Amino acid sequence: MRKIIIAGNWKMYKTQEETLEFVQAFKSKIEDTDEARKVILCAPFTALGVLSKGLHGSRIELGAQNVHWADEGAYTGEIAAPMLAEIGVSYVIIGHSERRQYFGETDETVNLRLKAAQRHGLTPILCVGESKAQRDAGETENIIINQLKKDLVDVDQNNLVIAYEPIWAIGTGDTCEALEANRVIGLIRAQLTNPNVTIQYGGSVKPDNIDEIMAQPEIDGALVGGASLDPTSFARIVNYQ
Ligand SMILES: O=C(CO)COP(=O)(O)O
Repeated sequence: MRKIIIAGNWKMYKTQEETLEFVQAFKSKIEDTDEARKVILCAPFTALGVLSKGLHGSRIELGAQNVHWADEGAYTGEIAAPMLAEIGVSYVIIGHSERRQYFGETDETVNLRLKAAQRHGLTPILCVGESKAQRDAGETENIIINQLKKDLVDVDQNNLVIAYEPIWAIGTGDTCEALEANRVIGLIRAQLTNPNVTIQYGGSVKPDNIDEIMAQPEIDGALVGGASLDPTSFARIVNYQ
């Protein structure tokens, strides 16, 4: 059975104080939602501690936005998987296009990070997706198949979430048509050995398009950036029809 997972990626937003304000408002808004829908908040490292305490007793789970591949070591500025596991983090985004674009993340380092997360019981959310130029050149399928091939070497598909995030749809308001997202996600599923991997769509997901996105048979959830920062808007997304 594929799980439904709605995750917020807060990127580099929210201080601890803003995090607590969000949690107070958000928790009550999703009380009546079907518990089979998993809800995750992927916060900046500095907010994870207060978020962990604030979420105690709720069904909202904690996620990080990156993890290093070594268990410890001389890697200034990095965070290791045991450190995340210790404070109650269960999910971690890996290979987000912003990491690939601005911080030199490659398929090789993405692969190492995926395996490190799994070694410590974290569930990685692997992001894949094509740029506008690649899409216009008819390269979408090739790019995604190639990313998956490299990223998933020796990765356990029983503890994995994938997010299809077309780069041109991130933060632009230019959502991928639901039918097209469904088609690409079907293509991603066809590359996997485990048919039950949860595959999310991400890229300008909003309260007014979530219903159509979640109505698609291949799409098992959403990875939400901007619209996850506001408790009312993220609750509407979690409560999709
Ligand atoms: O990058 C994203 C989630 O990881 C998507 O961001 P937006 O929802 O702001 O487009």
